Amino acid sequence: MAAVESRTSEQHGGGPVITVTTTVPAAGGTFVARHEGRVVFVRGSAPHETVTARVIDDPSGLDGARFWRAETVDVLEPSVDRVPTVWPEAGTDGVGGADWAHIALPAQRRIATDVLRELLQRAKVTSFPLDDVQVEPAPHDEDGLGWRTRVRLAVDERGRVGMRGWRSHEVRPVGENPLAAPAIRALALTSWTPPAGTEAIDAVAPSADEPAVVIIGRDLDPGDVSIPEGWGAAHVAVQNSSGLHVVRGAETVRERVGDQELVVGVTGFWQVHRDAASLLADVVERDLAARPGDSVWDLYGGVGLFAARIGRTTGLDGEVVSVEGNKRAGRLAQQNLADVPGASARTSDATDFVREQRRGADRVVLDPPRAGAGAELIELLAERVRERIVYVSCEPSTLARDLAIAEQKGWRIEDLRAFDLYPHTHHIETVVVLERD
Ligand SMILES: C[S@@+](CC[C@H](N)C(=O)[O-])C[C@H]1O[C@@H](n2cnc3c(N)ncnc32)[C@H](O)[C@@H]1O
Repeated sequence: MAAVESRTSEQHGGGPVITVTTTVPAAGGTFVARHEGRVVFVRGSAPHETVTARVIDDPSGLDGARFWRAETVDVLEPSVDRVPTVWPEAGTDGVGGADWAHIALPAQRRIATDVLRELLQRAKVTSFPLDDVQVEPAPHDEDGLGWRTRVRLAVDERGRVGMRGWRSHEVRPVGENPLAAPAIRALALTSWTPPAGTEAIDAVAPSADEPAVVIIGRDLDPGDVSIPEGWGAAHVAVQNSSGLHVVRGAETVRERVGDQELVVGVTGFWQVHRDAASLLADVVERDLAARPGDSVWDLYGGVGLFAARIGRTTGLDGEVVSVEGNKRAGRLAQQNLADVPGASARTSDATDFVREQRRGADRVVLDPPRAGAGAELIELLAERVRERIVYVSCEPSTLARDLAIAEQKGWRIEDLRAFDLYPHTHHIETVVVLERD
């Protein structure tokens, strides 16, 4: 038996333990195996290895189920891609989003490439050669460590700080997260004792100023927080049932992207990998290829990352509208775009906004959450965009679905690049350029 540390969450204790041999990867970071004629999706495994795995589905429904889901318990014959995990304390289920930490980094990218190709093929996306699909590392990312600029920690009822197990309420002591940015690790949050009533802690390592810590708990009193010396000049806030309360510093941090600086909320969305914002802004700027005078929509715009960059090209004669559903992010987008010629920010649902815009736009960038854009928005864009659509996606399955719809509506894929912006996890980021066929 291979000496691989394994742990099964208490939550999943009920299912049978089976011995299976995995084959190819499946969406969601699992690997396909067969047991007594049934497909089993095995988490915590790797391609072509024999493992014992605990079935995690409701035991009462197993007989009639088409497939089972299972979690690796022990590795009997390891995959050639298996390496000692970069985060042993996280266990085999990759607590806190490190579900591929036991797979060699180049193999992670090869496997993610296979999954992306498979998803595009299954969705019947035909306008881009699958052989040209390749997941690339982020520039300068040698080991896939220290990249995470946003980390959420869980706190149990006894005040111990850790991370939640996968699909579990159990809080595990995990040590400092090796994927987290050095500024987050330096806060040593997993050995800190938070005030009573803390439910979670968010840590943020912005590129341009001090880190931030947000202490979350419905009934927390901001007056109860004493800030450890080791946190230096970190921003500190409390999020309780009445909202966000600054204890020290500010409720926003500054992020540097190339030669621009943007203001981002300590609790709002920002690209997680330390290099993602710059990389994606560069790729989107080039791929969108906007010209002076163009009208551009930046849908799901967050605090205006892409609009801030594109506005420099389109200039005063052009128009860039950043459209964001979250009010707080929409307000920050307004602030970030105040000095960008021709740029403005709207707080609106992306689909509602496009439905109202009968004049259309020359070019559009969209960067939806994992659920993707969906049929209605893609169909509206297919009608109303004159030149180019750049689709930035963090979820390949919904991207493939949306690309197939765009192809049916007369658009084709001009370029597709995929980036490993979440090393040691199965997640990837994809940027697709669409043009009229
Ligand atoms: C993946 S983030 C991208 C943000 C931005 N492009 C960036 O890179 O910083 C998705 C954003 O879409 C926003 N969002 C989610 N659903 C939305 C909707 N239906 N309409 C508009 N924005 C939405 C979220 O609040 C979030 O800011």
